Amino acid sequence: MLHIQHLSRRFPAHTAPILSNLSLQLPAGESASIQGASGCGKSTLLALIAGFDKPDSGDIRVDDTAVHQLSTSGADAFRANHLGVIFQNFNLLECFNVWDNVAFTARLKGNFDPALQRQLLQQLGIDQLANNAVTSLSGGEQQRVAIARALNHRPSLILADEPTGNLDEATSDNVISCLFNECKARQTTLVLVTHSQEVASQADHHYLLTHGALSQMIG
Ligand SMILES: Nc1ncnc2c1ncn2[C@@H]1O[C@H](COP(=O)(O)OP(=O)(O)OP(=O)(O)O)[C@@H](O)[C@H]1O
Repeated sequence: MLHIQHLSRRFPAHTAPILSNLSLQLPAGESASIQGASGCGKSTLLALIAGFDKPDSGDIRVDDTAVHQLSTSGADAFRANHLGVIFQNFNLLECFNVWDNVAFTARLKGNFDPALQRQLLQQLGIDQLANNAVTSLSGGEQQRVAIARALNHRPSLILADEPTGNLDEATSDNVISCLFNECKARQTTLVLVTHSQEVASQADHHYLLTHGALSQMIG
């Protein structure tokens, strides 16, 4: 469950706040897509939900956690336990191969399931790469490793920022189906930022971010 109320964030270089009195309620297991013009604040919103940044005012709650009140170490622990993050810089661990990168958070959490991981790698079309170094992968392959890692530890919330940005159309369709289906099957809440109307329309709820606030789009 994600519950955001009256969220505001201003940066010194901007006269108007990037996010202004923004609210969003998303029940557990449901998905929301967020679209909006470049620079309107979509990644800023995800960074606040993930606890990487602090709002000037407002509340962000994920299940029972008040994310806006967490300390730096509290935010680290929150992300490891509750959050799957698929951001534009994939943050893969270069010293590990694909298999160990995908397993990393699940092993830390103690819910590593090799059969589930094998299935995820197959669904995402990267099972042949399991033993490869992540530094040898293309951008699209690295993106799929980041998606597999986010799903693999069964978080309650996944935040995805342009998760198909590096993928061709056929691979993108496959990866997006996998992401939506896996989230639905496990009651994982999903917030997905995308410029693609086709990807956005697959979410349960579609929002447009303009002038710092979200408006719901129909259809
Ligand atoms: N930490 C920061 N310090 C100062 N300004 C920032 C910071 N983070 C974001 N901004 C500014 O806030 C605005 C919104 O940025 P953000 O990355 O959230 O946009 P976006 O909607 O995700 O854009 P895009 O679709 O191009 O990725 C930009 O003008 C950006 O420069």
